[in-house]
Amino acid sequence: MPDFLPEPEFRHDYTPKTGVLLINLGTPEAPTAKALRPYLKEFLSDRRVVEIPRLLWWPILNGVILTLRPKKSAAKYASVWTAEGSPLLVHTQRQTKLLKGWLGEHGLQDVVVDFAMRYGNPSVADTLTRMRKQGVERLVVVPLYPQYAGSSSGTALDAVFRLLQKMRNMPEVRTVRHFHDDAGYIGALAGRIRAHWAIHGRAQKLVLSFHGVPHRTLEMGDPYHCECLKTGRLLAEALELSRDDYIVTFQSRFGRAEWLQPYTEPTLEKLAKEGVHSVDIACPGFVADCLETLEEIAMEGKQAFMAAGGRDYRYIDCLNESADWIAALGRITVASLGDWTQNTKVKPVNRLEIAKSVGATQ
Ligand SMILES: C=CC1=C(C)c2cc3[nH]c(cc4nc(cc5[nH]c(cc1n2)c(C)c5CCC(=O)O)C(CCC(=O)O)=C4C)c(C)c3C=C
Ligand SMILES: [Fe+2]
Ligand SMILES: [Fe+2]
Repeated sequence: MPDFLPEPEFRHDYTPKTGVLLINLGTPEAPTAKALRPYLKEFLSDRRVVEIPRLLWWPILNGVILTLRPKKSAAKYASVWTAEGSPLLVHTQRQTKLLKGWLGEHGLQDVVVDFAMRYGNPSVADTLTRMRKQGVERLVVVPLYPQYAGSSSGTALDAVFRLLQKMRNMPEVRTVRHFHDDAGYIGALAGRIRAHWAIHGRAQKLVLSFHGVPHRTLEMGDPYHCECLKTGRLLAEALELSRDDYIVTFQSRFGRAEWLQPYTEPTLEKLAKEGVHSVDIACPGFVADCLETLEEIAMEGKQAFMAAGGRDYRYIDCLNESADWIAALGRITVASLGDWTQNTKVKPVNRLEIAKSVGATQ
């Protein structure tokens, strides 16, 4: 077998293109245990996600987790699944289309925009191969995670680099590491929350719930915790909140090890018990609604808060297709495109022709 992938047919007469590749986490093909199993297997076999020695982890994953979790998780997915499919996939498809439109409106109609999922489909390999066939030779990769974590953005970039290692003719690549403090992103979040307040009024407390990661990763140098807190602070400043008006929490704990604290659900229960009767809750770390926001926060979180004596629990949608967010994503992308925006239409120099015309030998 050759060491490298076959290259698209080389032509002298085409204009190399610039591409933008959005990457999100991925989702099962269907809300069934059968579809959950391969998705969870791929996800939880990723060494960036579970940092336990393989010899210990393999029997736990294949023996316990992949026997019990697919059924349990499938029921949760079924509760949020839409006629068009998984919310995460649907929102990511729409965001891709809207970003393409936004770039087109800003003079960048030649830029190829596509998306991939880190786990499941469409895979990074499939999308990137298609983009190369379309002539993409300069690539901006945007993991759709505002805060960098090795277990989200890091592994998304791994998937791109893994494919590049197999390419004979590598494209030029730029990556967006994070955008947790980007003014457009913070402004879009603040606008979302203000619009919610304008309709529903303001609750006693604003809870900002981020996906958790193992606490150990913070000690080992992952910047995620710090970036979540900074997003929270900047958002609070934009909303002119005092320190008591909001709280940052962490959700989706997986396994028994300690994860980043305070945990979302116990915090909601504590707040209710302390007499906080109403909360607004948003998930700024997710740019698209998904299982973790729609089921864990909007449904399970509400149940926990109400059962502990809370009265009014209001979930605020993720940025999804909001115009301010698409504009922010557009600007983040353009910043990374940099000087590539200036010559997307310029024909490549045909080195072979030049060499012949000056009589150089090959
Ligand atoms: C926002 C960034 C995310 C980080 C960081 C992250 C870390 C992380 N996740 C798990 C385990 C699971 N996460 C699951 C779902 C899920 N996770 C994210 C995002 C981050 N994860 C999203 C957007 C989703 C939803 C996907 C969807 O289809 O809607 C799941 C699967 C569902 C389930 O069975 O609970 C698992 C498992 C770990 C272990 C981890 C960091 C170490
Ligand atoms: Fe996760
Ligand atoms: Fe969850």
